[in-house]
Amino acid sequence: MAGREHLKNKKRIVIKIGSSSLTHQETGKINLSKMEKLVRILTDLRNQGKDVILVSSGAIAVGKETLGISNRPTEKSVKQACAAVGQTRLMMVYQKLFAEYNQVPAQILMTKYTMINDISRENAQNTFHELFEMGVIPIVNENDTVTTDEIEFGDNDTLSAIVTALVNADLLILLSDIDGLYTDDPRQNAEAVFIDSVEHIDEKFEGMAKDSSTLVGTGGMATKISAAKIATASGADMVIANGEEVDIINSIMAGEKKGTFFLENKNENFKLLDYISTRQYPNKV
Ligand SMILES: Nc1ncnc2c1ncn2[C@@H]1O[C@H](COP(=O)(O)OP(=O)(O)O)[C@@H](O)[C@H]1O
Ligand SMILES: N[C@@H](CCC(=O)OP(=O)(O)O)C(=O)O
Repeated sequence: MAGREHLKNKKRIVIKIGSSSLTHQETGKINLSKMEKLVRILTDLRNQGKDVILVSSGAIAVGKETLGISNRPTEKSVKQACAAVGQTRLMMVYQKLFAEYNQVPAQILMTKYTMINDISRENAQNTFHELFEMGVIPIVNENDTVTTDEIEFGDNDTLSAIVTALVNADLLILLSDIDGLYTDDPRQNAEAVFIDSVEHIDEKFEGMAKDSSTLVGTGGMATKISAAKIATASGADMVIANGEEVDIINSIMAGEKKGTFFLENKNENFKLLDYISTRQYPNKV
């Protein structure tokens, strides 16, 4: 398989950071120094002339901690209330950190409706393109407070891949709390072996990817593989890497062998709607 030298030339990059990477494992509180480094690296990519989108999870995790809720909430209304509190807190921190580098961020909250509805999807796409022209870094999350079981993406891995396809990005980086894809969940199976790169996603790889076994993560590796299918079919390369040290973004962009690399596999007939489950809305499509 081809090396990763070509990653140096990527022009439009979507970077997703998970809740587990944005919060301290022991306390659940925001990891400020990590966010600070992340913001500096994203601004520097922008300074190199690249278009950058950050898909940031963490609203529920940060809101839960702010409200003093110690267990992982299961009730939807509690999760949505946590998201409402956490999203604004997250954005306050991002805003402050980006301001230090004179970089303007923007917030884009999306739901499946945004994607299913032709006008909303086009509006979102136009907004992204306008923001790129303006040199702004959009920060995306699911609009958790208005989603329902039927219309939620539920995980930001899928959302980030959909955004990658929507804006024709050429690289998606998923930062997680693990080095990449293993043959099994290494937290459950000590024999699991690291996979360096994937040229073609098939059932073998899908079978390896299990759910999350951490307290704050959603979706685990399973949703990251679904994301890889969407991103690579849309024509983007994808890397799953450990967000413990966010400098890893620079290493990936320099073409170094970090994380698991998924080679783009452009489907000339790619249609975004084919990748968004609309089964719950027989009247809407
Ligand atoms: N095959 C696998 N390889 C690596 N990690 C796996 C695998 N299957 C399940 N996982 C789990 O997925 C987790 C990462 O997903 P998740 O907890 O949702 O994090 P994030 O918040 O970064 O999205 C890992 O910590 C690991 O426990
Ligand atoms: N939209 C939710 C995050 C959902 C999600 O995918 O979480 P994660 O597995 O931490 O990336 C939030 O902001 O809390």
